[in-house]
Amino acid sequence: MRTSMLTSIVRRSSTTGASYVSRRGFASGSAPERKVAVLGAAGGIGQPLSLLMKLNPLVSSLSLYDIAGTPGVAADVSHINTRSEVVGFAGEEQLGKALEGADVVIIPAGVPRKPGMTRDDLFNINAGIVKSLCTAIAKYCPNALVNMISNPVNSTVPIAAEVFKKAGTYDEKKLFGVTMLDVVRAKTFYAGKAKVNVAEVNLPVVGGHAGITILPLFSQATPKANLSNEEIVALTKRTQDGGTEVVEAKAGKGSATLSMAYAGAIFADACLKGLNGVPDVVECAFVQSNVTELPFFASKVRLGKNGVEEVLGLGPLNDYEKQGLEALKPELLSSIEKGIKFAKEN
Ligand SMILES: NC(=O)C1=CN([C@@H]2O[C@H](COP(=O)(O)OP(=O)(O)OC[C@H]3O[C@@H](n4cnc5c(N)ncnc54)[C@H](O)[C@@H]3O)[C@@H](O)[C@H]2O)C=CC1
Ligand SMILES: O=C([O-])CC(=O)C(=O)O
Repeated sequence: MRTSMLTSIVRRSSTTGASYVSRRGFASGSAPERKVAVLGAAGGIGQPLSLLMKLNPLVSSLSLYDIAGTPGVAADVSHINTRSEVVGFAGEEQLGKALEGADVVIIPAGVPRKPGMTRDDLFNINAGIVKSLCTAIAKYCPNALVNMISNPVNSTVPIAAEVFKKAGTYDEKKLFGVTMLDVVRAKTFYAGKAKVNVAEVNLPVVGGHAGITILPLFSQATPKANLSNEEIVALTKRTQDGGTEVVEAKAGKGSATLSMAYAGAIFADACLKGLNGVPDVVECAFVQSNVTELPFFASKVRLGKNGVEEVLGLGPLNDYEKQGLEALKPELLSSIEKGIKFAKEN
């Protein structure tokens, strides 16, 4: 039951399209011990993400940390009869224990947007939160893979990199900005327009994670469909504005939480599979990159035993996508530089 539940989740979404069970590389029950820590676990994303990680049989230890509220979330989730042991940690004095021995740390800590705000408007509060959490990661679990969800991702990932550099623990293979929700949205919107089975849809989304920096490559989407230029432009815009669509619909009660939890769980599962040696695990993520002249960029990434095994190129772009790529670079670079400057000065 638990395996079939997760199998259906993962099978529908994996970039490589293969099923969870057949690609694990080991029989059920013999997966290695893996500790996953969720920082911000009592929040809108944190709670459903903790639930989904509890359903993942690759996790043996689930550590739920927040500044408050985690004992309740942990007690609740811990009653689910799946493999992992769940422990809740509340308050900064417990952060070290929450992180010790973690293989993967997922960070959905920080404030979400309200209508009328950009992701960059979150910078002033979230930059400090991310900086302090990453300082603790450098101290207590310097080898963990870090999945950064907190916005603005285009700046929080460079902040994390600088914090790790200062601490002497930076490994570019282990730091990921989670852009999976952009891929999830692009797949859903494309399937609806192209009238194809959403479970079979595959396409990369590259660039960054804010407005025009989100660049879905519909020319590479499979199954192929004969969509007009106008339809592709509309799909691109809807993908770029997907977060705002949810912020407006929630009308002041926050941003995407459930779809983000799903996307975060899929990405963390891909990281765990990579760590466990499953071959050909490929997902999009915002990572240190040579794909363009920008120091960080989201593209397809092959995950392996050390995190990023290979940052894959963009593949062929059509003229519309080439224009989108050039147009996003100044904004993305300035968000990256803002993050680096903050981390250097604070
Ligand atoms: N990467 C992506 O695609 C997406 C990113 N996000 C971002 O995720 C973040 C969280 O969103 P929500 O869960 O909706 O917000 P929320 O406000 O519901 O939850 C955030 C949680 O973080 C906790 N927190 C605050 N400071 C903390 C600290 N120093 N240490 C640990 N926990 C701390 C809060 O107590 C709260 O429980 C936001 O920045 C949001 O913009 C949201 C959706 C998609
Ligand atoms: O839009 C937001 O503020 C949250 C987010 O990053 C998304 O839903 O893509």
